Amino acid sequence: MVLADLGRRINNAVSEVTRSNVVDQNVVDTMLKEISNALMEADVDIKLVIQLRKKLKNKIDIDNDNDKQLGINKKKIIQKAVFDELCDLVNVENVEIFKPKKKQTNVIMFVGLQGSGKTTTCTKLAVYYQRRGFKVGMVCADTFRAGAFDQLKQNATKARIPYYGSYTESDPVKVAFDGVEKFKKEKFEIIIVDTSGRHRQEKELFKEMIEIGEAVKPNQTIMVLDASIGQAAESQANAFKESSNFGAIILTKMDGHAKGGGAISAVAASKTPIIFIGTGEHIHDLESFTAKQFISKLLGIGDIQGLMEHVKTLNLDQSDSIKNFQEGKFTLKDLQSQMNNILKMGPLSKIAQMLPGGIGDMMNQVGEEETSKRFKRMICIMDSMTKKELESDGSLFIDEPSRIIRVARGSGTSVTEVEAVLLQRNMFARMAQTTKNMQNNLPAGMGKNMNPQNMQKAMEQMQSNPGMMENIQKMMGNMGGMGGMGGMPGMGGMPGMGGMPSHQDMMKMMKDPNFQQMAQQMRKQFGM
Ligand SMILES: Nc1nc2c(ncn2[C@@H]2O[C@H](COP(=O)(O)OP(=O)(O)OP(=O)(O)O)[C@@H](O)[C@H]2O)c(=O)[nH]1
Repeated sequence: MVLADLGRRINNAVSEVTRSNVVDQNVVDTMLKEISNALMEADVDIKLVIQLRKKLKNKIDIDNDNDKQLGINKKKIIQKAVFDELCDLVNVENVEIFKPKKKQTNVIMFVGLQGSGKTTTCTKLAVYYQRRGFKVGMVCADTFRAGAFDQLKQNATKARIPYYGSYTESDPVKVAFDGVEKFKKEKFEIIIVDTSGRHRQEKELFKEMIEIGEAVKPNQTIMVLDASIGQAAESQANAFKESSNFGAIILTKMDGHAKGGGAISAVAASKTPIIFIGTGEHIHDLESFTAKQFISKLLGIGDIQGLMEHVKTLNLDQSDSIKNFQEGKFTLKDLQSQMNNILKMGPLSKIAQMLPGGIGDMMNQVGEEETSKRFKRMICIMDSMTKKELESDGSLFIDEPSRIIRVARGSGTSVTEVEAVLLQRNMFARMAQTTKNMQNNLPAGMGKNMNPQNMQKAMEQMQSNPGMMENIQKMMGNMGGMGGMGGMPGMGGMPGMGGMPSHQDMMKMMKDPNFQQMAQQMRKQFGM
């Protein structure tokens, strides 16, 4: 994604400042110039870039000689100023965003240009709400495009979302009304109405869109915009606003080569909040959009809030594993349930993108499909073990090696693969032991009391300390082939990602001066 380059460039520009011994006007000007160039190349509107540069310059006042001595403070102020201004760039203030309520009907109507990704996004949003416990149905009010109903039907069936549409009725207003009424009677909580794509010039279709709106009385109207239309997004948004008065925007195809900066800034200027972005063709490729989260991710600080939100919706099976892990134990069954959790989480590269420290980039080097295939084989191996074996530490196999051959045969794999599973468990167990030993030295939220809430708090505190994040990034860089996410059972645990952190890796990490510096900062941050 082009925006990843933007994030990298802005990060580098800010890092140059933090690396400089003295922060003077020259250093700041160079940074501002590089940030402005990067934004313009990502297609952000030039007026907005000039404005941002002016505001940053005012915030970062270098005149005071004393300030030059306060290097660390100054650097923090600069980092925060850049972060805040970037957030402002994509933020729309004072607009209340609709939140559907449970146990009542919420009608959401979709509008947008042809081919912008409406139908795909309707399904993504339906899945999003279904995972959050809503009863969701979809209505196809596109009687204009041949095959539109079939497409919605296909998407809905795949996602197991009830749908409504008609092959015979040609009046979209009637279909929309009937569909919404039907779902209302059946006590559906969210009814998503997909309308046909239209073009700015097509007055008739705009009239029809208004009529559909009057018939179904949506609680929220969402406009779907293709990110690749760049700065034209604003005029498109304005044209639709006159007829449908939509209250929110979903920007699609942010995964492509589109310079999303254009659409984002144009939309922000139209004072309508972007609520989600589409990041792929898969039904789970929908990410909620808030300025802070988006900029954090853009700058590689990670999106812990997004990750936590995602994890919360998955009903991961983790209670026993966490307890065991904290006690320094790790059975084969724990390994199996963690692997199942990972597969439930969706595309691994997406998850990795939400983690700080450039882990996403590292993970992208590992083949997604290959990893998932490998996990499934490992799960299959463990399915072929007896209950006693599963709940053990694997040492039973040393006493009875013929069982390895039996398990391999039973799971249709090889002896080497079964041995690899046992080895993987050993590595996890070693990490569990290390974690247990380290626990007393970790801040609340990351040690004994580790739970999603505490962990989120700890991560947020870490995020607000750019120096610490930078050390984590450096450290991850130094770790190279560590495979990054190894052993985080609370979040799914990520064994086998191109090599788990071995004991040597862990030792190497502990000795890394960046790690030591980070640990010191953490102790300070958490008052330990
Ligand atoms: N890469 C990528 N492709 C997307 C995304 N959202 C939608 N698409 C693709 O865009 C194409 C058009 O999507 P549709 O959902 O059919 O678009 P539509 O707006 O309903 O089209 P009309 O019914 O003609 O108005 C499809 O090939 C989708 O798979 C996204 O976020 N990323």
